Amino acid sequence: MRPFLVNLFTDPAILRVPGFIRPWLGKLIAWRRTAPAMENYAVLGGKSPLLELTIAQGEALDAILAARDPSAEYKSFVCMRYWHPMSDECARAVKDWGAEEVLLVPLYPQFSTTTTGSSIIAWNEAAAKIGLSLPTTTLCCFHSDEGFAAATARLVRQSIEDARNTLPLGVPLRVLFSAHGLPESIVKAGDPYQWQVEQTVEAVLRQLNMPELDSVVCYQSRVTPQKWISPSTEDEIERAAHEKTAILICPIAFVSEHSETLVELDVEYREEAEKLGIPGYFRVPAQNSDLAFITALTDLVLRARNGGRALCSFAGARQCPKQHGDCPHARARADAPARPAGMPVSA
Ligand SMILES: C=CC1=C(C)c2cc3[nH]c(cc4nc(cc5[nH]c(cc1n2)c(C)c5CCC(=O)O)C(CCC(=O)O)=C4C)c(C)c3C=C
Ligand SMILES: [Fe+2]
Ligand SMILES: [Fe+2]
Repeated sequence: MRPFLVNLFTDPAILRVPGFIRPWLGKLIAWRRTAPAMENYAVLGGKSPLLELTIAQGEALDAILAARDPSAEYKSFVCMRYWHPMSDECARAVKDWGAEEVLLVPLYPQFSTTTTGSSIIAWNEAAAKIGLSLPTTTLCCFHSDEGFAAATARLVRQSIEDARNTLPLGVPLRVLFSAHGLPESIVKAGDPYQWQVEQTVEAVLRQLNMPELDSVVCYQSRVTPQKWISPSTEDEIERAAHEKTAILICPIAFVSEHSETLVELDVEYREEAEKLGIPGYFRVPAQNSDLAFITALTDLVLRARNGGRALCSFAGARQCPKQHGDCPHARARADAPARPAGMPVSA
């Protein structure tokens, strides 16, 4: 656990302090985080299911790609950011396989400098180190992709039906779209993540087409003592409990089950909600290898190979928006209505 956390907290994209302090401070924070993190993973039997679920997503993607485009040979390689298989192992496997072209597909729907941006930097460094120099396209994000939004909306709709069938008549239900949080300073420095999360929620709500639905966007998993973006999922749970409203939590920034859904949402927040007397607590499952989600991912991959209209070729710098001159996401951002006063500016 500790080497994983050291890798995480010594990443300059995560710990934004001068370079000479980072190794020391990163190790100190990792040291302090080890015990609570171990407790979380203990609930899952001592390990995260994330790698297995990601491998399964890659295999499902390969199967649909093979059926949809027999003119090319596709193979997914899984790459994790802070534990094995990491970029260097993955780049070597890609080279050994004899790939002629690379498409980097983040499994973070929304771009953040702390996640996708950091992963692209790690990939570029690893590929350069082993002399892997292939035509490479990068999918920066798919926050508003209609296929992704439709697949997510289908899961939300099913969970709403299940919740309504369980709840006594007359108990109101609110959907909490819960995204991973981020320190506010990172968003203020230009990280487009929060804006993209809001875009995802709007796209999912459009697909749901339930104008009467009560919903809110909130942010979970605060890790450091700085000010993180708000409202927090915990505060929204408390508000719902006081308003005698049942909640359905939809993880909106993860596409796989892992500790932050299976432990934080399913155990910790649930316990807190029940203590506060919430009339109902439900959760939308993550996409994992859901067929509609993998089909949406397949469409994104094929569009990338056939001209890349839905993609941007993000080169790997920290400030995503400044790199996206001709990116449809950047254009959508420019067209977005002004944010309400007082809201942090994300892009
Ligand atoms: C300052 C610290 C962190 C930031 C910022 C952060 C952003 C961020 N993370 C995810 C998704 C995941 N994070 C996961 C694990 C994890 N993340 C942090 C810290 C920050 N994340 C820590 C310390 C850990 C380790 C677990 C823990 O100590 O609680 C994981 C993997 C979980 C698993 O089951 O293995 C994911 C996935 C996003 C989407 C994000 C910001 C956009
Ligand atoms: Fe994280
Ligand atoms: Fe983009």
